[in-house]
Amino acid sequence: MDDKNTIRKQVKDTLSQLSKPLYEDYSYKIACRLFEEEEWQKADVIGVTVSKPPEVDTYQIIRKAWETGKTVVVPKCVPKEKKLSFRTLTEFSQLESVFYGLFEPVPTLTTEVSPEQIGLLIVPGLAYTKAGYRIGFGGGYYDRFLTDYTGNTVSLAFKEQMISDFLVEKYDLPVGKIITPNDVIKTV
Ligand SMILES: Nc1nc2c(c(=O)[nH]1)N(C=O)[C@@H](CNc1ccc(C(=O)N[C@@H](CCC(=O)O)C(=O)O)cc1)CN2
Ligand SMILES: Nc1ncnc2c1ncn2[C@@H]1O[C@H](COP(=O)(O)OP(=O)(O)OP(=O)(O)O)[C@@H](O)[C@H]1O
Repeated sequence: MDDKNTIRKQVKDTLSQLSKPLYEDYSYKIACRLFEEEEWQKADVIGVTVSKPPEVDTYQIIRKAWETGKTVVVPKCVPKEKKLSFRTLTEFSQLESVFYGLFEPVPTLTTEVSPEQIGLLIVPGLAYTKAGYRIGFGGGYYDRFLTDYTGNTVSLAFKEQMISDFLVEKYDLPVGKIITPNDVIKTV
């Protein structure tokens, strides 16, 4: 079994070869599947990251949430404590680039919401197993956040991000569903 860093590198290499048309095709199919899920339809508040390629595109998911009257909240990292603070996003101009080319909400333009208000959390990651365990970018931000988050969780993945196994550590927590272009994988 490979360790997390080896898997991170392999998946990044594979994803870097995905062409723009396929990236768009797969992202659209994943989004359409997500919108069919009950967890999406019944959630009033959606927690989601702002995607950076080659992550599955979330801009179209944010737009759809707005169009259907949902509240969108996006995370701001608190690096000192490795914590996430979710803040409401009502327009893309409320984002700023903070580090690694990731976009975060501008604090003065957005308001914080508490985790209990988030009905559906879309959890980012680089690689996933069928059991719902994930490997992220190594910050441990979501692993920490998920320890006391009790709402629904899903992750979005290209099939190239599905891996057979990795050494699950004590802090790793599974997501409830993984949505790929062709399937919805229930993990529980
Ligand atoms: N689009 C997107 N936004 C996101 C995430 C994501 O996965 N995707 N995150 C998902 O969590 C958070 C940011 N994730 C981060 C992950 C790693 C590091 C970081 O500092 N990495 C160091 C090593 C960290 C360590 O091991 O201590 C590095 O790469 O040098 C920072 C933020 C919130 N926003
Ligand atoms: N709940 C937690 N409490 C304390 N430390 C944690 C917790 N979760 C993860 N960590 C630590 O954070 C570091 C990064 O964890 P890991 O490699 O699993 O991150 P990741 O899953 O890739 O990142 P993310 O959760 O941000 O997507 C590890 O050193 C891990 O031990």
